[in-house]
Amino acid sequence: MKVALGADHGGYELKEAVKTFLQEKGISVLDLGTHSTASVDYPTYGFAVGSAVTAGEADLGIVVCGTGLGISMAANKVPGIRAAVCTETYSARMAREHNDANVLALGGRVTGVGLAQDIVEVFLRTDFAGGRHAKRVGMIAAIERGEKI
Ligand SMILES: O=C(CO)[C@H](O)[C@H](O)COP(=O)(O)O
Repeated sequence: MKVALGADHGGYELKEAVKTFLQEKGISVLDLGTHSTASVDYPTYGFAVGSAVTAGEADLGIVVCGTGLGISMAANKVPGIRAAVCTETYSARMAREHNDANVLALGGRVTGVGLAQDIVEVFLRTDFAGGRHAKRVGMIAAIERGEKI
């Protein structure tokens, strides 16, 4: 599995911690920046991670800004991306199981490293359940295509 990572300055430190956590587990990472705490604009990194996932350069993405909110909004503007902000593990599991989320968003100013590691672990090990949820995810895709549902 390969995971694309992206963060702004508010998420840089947590992104680095997540990167180390994944690498220690033998998971490949594609680090799309930022690479310091210097101020940058979170849409750049949400777009980069979303684009890498939809291009097949990574299986899943993890984005981090101060809250996880802005960078998730940016990632969600990439067609095919379903980014979910998670601050606890239940939502991380449901994001994969019910929503087939392909990007996890974390808040570097919200969630500590230990909890973030648990959230990441649950997100990565949970599969999409399909079934009734597949129809609903398909409806999201239809909205994205400009169709009426
Ligand atoms: O959380 C964020 C977006 O949702 C950003 O990290 C945050 O807005 C950056 O703020 P500042 O420029 O004041 O460091």
